Amino acid sequence: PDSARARAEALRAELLHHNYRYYVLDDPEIPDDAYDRLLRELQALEAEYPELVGPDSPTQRVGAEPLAAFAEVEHRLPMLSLDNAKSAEELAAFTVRVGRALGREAVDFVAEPKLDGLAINLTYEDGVLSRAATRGDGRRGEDVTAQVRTVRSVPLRLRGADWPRLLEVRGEIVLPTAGFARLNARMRESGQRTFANPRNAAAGSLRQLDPAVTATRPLAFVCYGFGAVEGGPACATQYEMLQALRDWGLPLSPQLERVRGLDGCDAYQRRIGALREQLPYDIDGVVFKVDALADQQALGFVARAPRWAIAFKYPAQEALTR
Ligand SMILES: Cc1c[n+]2nc(N)[nH]c2nc1OC(C)C
Repeated sequence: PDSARARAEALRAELLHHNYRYYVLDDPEIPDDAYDRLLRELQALEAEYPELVGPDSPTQRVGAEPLAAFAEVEHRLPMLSLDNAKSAEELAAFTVRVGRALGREAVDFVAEPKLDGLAINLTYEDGVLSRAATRGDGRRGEDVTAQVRTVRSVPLRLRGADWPRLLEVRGEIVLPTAGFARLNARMRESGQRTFANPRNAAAGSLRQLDPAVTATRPLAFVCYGFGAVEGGPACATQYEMLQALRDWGLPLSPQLERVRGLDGCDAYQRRIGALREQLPYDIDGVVFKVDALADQQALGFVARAPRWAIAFKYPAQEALTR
């Protein structure tokens, strides 16, 4: 029945838009009960015409039956790790090393907070989320697609139209501090072991074989980069690529900035260091990446850590403040 198909497609597009407004922009256009009414209408249509159900249907966020174990999958491009700088001097040495290798004075960097969560790799094929995997050893990780589909800030389908036919998105799954406190209270009430910190809670919530359990955890996703890309617009810089990811509906860090040279990096790490306690989730540092993609290629990486990026780490937070 074409009218049912058309209505289902219209509902899917509308629900995808409102999900984006609420969970990615934190700026809903309609009240929750209006969203629920649309979702229930789609659920009824899909129940009557099961052939209308697609992988990008918002009714399928908590869909899969629990598997007996996690499958292992290979990332199309390895997920690199990050070298650390633990002092202003080491950060200076990084920017000097990069400037010297590129034969340039002031190099532009993309700067953003380093979230203390679980790194994951999302694969979008023809704009639809087809797979999600943990970082694992960088080459192979665990298939957590069913679990990641329950995270509302991960779009099941990309927005806009000029996205690549194949796109790997890398980012961090976190459990925001407020949600972490609520979760531990719930665990205590039900006599279960509490989590030591939000990072363990995020990992424990994702590596749940039953996606229905993951769906009860208030996880969030913030993306920070990309892996394999086939097709789509040509980007010359990391910043342009991140803006494209934002246009396609992926959540980026609100503190994402472009900074210039050592002074720019140092001012940024001080600013975020002063903000750290106010951020809605734990961070363990800030990350600086050379902005020009050609420069990233020229610098390459050593072992698995790029020469073109550094994580500036803060001292561990007082464990007792939690
Ligand atoms: C491992 C990693 C972790 N993080 N976290 C952020 N924010 N960016 C970022 N980039 C990473 O790696 C790229 C430099 C490849």
